[in-house]
Amino acid sequence: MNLKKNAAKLNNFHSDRLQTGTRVLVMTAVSGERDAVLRGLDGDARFDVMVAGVGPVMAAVSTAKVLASAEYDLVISAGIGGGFPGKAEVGSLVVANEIVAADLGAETPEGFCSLDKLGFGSTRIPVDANLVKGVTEALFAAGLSVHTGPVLTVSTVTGTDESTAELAARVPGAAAEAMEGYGVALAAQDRGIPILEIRAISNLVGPRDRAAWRIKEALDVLKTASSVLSEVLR
Ligand SMILES: O=C(O)c1cccc(C(=O)CC[C@H]2O[C@@H](n3cnc4c(=O)[nH]cnc43)[C@H](O)[C@@H]2O)c1
Repeated sequence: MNLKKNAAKLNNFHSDRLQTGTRVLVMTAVSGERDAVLRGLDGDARFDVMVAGVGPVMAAVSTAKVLASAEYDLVISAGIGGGFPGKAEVGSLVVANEIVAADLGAETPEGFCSLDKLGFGSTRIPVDANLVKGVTEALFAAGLSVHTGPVLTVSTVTGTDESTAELAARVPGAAAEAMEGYGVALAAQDRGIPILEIRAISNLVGPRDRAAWRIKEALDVLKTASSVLSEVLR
């Protein structure tokens, strides 16, 4: 299989199989996330799992560096993330159908103006719909609570109700936020490689309460999701 050529076939992940030699790159932000993914993959040699660092810039630089030295058929940005209230609960998973640099733009007296509106490029990277559908169905079949929707990439973790509401209005349907997806996706897009972003929800987006983050639970969900990915991409 070639994900680039045969994305439509991924609609039926359970019967399709990747061709021998397919390589998948998983970019995480920190070692705890990498280790959770590795536990789930259980030695699946088709996957390389890397620590990119925190934030979109580190993610883009790290991903671009890896992609310059090896060939991959799919790149996945994976880790924990914040769920938008009413869209993704703590302990659930979000599969991005769009990866959005939600704070890339300019503040104006009339409000936020995105890079797109400024005419400097695109803040939105689409994800192949068949890939999203196939992966989401497999995760659901494995008993996980899974949602799809835009996943926002932010440079500053949202910490107030006001900012949460503003982001939700800026990107209708926003399901989760994290800090790396857009950087990873931009590097993959630059090389024409399909991208996925998967976030295990450790906290709700809103007033900052780091003590309430359920990191261990989210990492356990990330591990389970990774074992499903290993199965589904077999
Ligand atoms: O302390 C630990 O053991 C630990 C283990 C794994 C991950 C962490 C992190 O702090 C990772 C930072 C990472 O988390 C993403 N994230 C999570 N929630 C949010 C959020 O509400 N808004 C934005 N980003 C979030 C983010 O991608 C960071 O890279 C700690």
